[in-house]
Amino acid sequence: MPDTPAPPPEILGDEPGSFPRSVLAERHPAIIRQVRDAFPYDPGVHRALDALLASCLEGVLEPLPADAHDGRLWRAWGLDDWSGRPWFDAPWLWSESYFYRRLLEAVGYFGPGPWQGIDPFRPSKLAELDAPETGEELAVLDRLEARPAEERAHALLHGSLWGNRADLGFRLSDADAEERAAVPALVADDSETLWSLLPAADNASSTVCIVADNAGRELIPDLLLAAHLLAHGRASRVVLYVKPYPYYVSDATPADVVDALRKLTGAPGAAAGYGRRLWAALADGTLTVRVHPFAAAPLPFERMPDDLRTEFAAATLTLVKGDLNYRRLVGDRRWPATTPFADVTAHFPGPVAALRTLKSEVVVGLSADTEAALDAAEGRRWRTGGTHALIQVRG
Ligand SMILES: O=P(O)(O)OC[C@@]1(O)O[C@H](CO)[C@@H](O)[C@@H]1O
Repeated sequence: MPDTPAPPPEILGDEPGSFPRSVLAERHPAIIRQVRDAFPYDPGVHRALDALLASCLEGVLEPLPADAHDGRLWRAWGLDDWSGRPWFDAPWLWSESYFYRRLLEAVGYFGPGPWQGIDPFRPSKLAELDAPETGEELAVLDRLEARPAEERAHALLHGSLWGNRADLGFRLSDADAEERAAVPALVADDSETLWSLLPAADNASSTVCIVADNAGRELIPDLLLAAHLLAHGRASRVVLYVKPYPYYVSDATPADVVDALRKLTGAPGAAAGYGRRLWAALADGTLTVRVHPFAAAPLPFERMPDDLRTEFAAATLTLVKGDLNYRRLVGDRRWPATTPFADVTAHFPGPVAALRTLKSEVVVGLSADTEAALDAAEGRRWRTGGTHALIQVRG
């Protein structure tokens, strides 16, 4: 058998001056401050947040309380290996995920008590849904209705890809802008392969899984894309995977799906029609919302449990959204950017497509020319700035 080369090292949070270290040392304390101000928490919550802040800044990873409902799960995910050690020493993916678990513990999310089930990030999620920009993006759907199905599909795929970073209006009114830029915003585009994996019309049964990322202005276009796939027979069933609890500030939970649907059904024009169709699809089971504990696990998808593996294996295509899910899909490692996407996603149990704006260092599947052009134009900024995106597919 040929020797398989060892994968490159995992990204840790320990490198001075690095983006991961700044997330642990600066972003997490800022999130604690934001959460503290979001609700009239009682003194017990304030004390727990003080303790978490101290632990983040100079302390070590503490174990979960002995009676934690998910203690067994976290031990299986490696808690015993990392507890007692500095936050910066653990794989970055591991320490970030554990931070959100500890934050929810501190604000009493897991109860019992008055704060049980209260999403500490809900005020910012709702503010985003109510922002005028959200309404403006939805209004674009009225113009989109008149366009041919193929153009609509393209706009909705790109709306989902760019989430809150570029609106559907931009995709519609200036579809060629990416190609004109010195270095294209889209650094890899396998969208043709993506569409080729779905049946052309409703003469075949096809399940599309969408592993969602953020709520609000990313989840709405994800739902619009789901509605389009169902309406045009590109999928006979869509399964939307969301997080079991608030995570990475804005990640979508079931409550956020409901908020997004209510936003759509209450909007003027074509958006309300999308909302009603999605509502009906949930009622008849052609759209399903799925929550699995592994969605908030600190581990790569390569280590997904068997039940999830079986679900994705049965899907016609799984769309994996966003930066964090990309890190989990390809492995949060120092891959050379030209490593083939198909190689590092060979573990995934079925056809898979990544739709991601680039917000962390990890990237694979680029041509050497693209990497060189990006480096020459921007140094390393293109990797983390969120100004570039990719659509990568393994059929
Ligand atoms: O998954 P998303 O929402 O696209 O991005 C998540 C993110 O903001 O969080 C991490 C830093 O904390 C990075 O992976 C990435 O920049």
